[in-house]
Amino acid sequence: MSSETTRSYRFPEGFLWGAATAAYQIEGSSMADGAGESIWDRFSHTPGNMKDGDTGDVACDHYNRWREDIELMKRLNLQAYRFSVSWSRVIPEGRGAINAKGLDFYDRLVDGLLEAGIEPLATLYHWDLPAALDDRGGWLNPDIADWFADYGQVLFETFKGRVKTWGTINEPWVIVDGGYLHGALAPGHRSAFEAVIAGHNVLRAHGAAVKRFREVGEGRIGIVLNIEPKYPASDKPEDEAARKRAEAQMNRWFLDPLMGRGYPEELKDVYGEAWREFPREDFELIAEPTDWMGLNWYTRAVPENAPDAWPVRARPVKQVQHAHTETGWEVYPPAFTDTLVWLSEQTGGKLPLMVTENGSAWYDPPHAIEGRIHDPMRVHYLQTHLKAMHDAIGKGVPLRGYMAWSLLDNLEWSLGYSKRFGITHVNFATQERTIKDSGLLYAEVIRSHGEVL
Ligand SMILES: OC[C@H]1NNC[C@@H](O)[C@@H]1O
Ligand SMILES: [Ca+2]
Repeated sequence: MSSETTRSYRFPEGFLWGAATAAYQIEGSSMADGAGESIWDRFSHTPGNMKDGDTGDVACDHYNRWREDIELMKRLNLQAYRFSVSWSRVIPEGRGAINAKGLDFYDRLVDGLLEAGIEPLATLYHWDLPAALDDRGGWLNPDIADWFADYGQVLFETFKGRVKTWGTINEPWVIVDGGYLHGALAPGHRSAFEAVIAGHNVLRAHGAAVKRFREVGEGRIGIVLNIEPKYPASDKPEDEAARKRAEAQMNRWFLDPLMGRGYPEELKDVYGEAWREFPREDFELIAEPTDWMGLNWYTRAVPENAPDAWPVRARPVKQVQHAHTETGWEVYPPAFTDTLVWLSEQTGGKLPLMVTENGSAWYDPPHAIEGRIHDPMRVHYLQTHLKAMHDAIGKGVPLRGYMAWSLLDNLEWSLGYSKRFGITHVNFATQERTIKDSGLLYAEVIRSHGEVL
């Protein structure tokens, strides 16, 4: 009998189990009740941007079905629910007048969650910038730090005493690399000069919101980062240099300044003439101390030197020895353990961490068969990654919870509805929800505190 088979995967008392979503990916009704246009309304309605011409106009119709979705969360035994607030629903122009009906949606949602005994974890910004702010430069305009803090203040005051855990910004790297460097995401720009400025303003806006939270808020505030660990492709010096550039550009660009270390040196090499220095006081604002940090984790990369791969000059080597998900991501659970250990070291070993997203996209049937959706690959991904997370806790990582991505199949941004990440299946023709086998397993994991693993 190997120790493996007898080991318990019981999680610590108080470990918080939940699931995550984001406004534009699930809500639909994106212009209803006085809501303003967001950059994703514009981007998704621009021909050529979205797979199959999909948009978030309807999505999972969560704006109308939120009560049934809370019932779904109860059937999944969820203790928490991570969602994002649509800035342009609450403040249609992004600054100034508040749209009471937009705020009311989140008010009812939060009260419904609390009545269900489910802890709300709210993200201020999950990519859907008010279009009116983009018209003023959006993340390229330094004023956005104040616009964002003002928006945060509306939420901190409205939900004081009800929402206790806040995330400022979801995945700064994706916002900037996707929206300003490579252009695959809204607002679809492709400029290293813009990416450097947008990245800095995203960080400044985070800091401004944390400062404002200290003045008017109550509870805990943090940021949510995507980290994809970069493993060596070989022991050749040029591959190690490429690995370090890739690690700096994705995993350190935002983490290091947040932790008071300033930008990693490698970014000057990556961005060349597009790189610039910034005022010292910005870095004090950016490093405003936070109460927790979220990690969104999916996969690892094994980058090799690639002089033609602009601007990082690194390209991932396909790891053909392991399975890959529908989004082309290698399934490699040990890297999840490694990243959790690395992140706790990078944040001083004491800052409470939470896995704010983890999951996998696989081909699922378009509708249930005999009331079931069998998703063995997602079951396997979930089992192996929860065990990897348990290993990290065993190594002393101060990990407080896990939010499965995602509660529902939803709009996977420019990939449309073609990529299904849900532990609950959505039949987009009927909006019928069916808990998948992975969701049934997750409910058992939560009930048994992990013992079922
Ligand atoms: O790609 C899967 C997820 N990754 N993090 C941000 C979410 O909005 C994505 O759907
Ligand atoms: Ca909208």
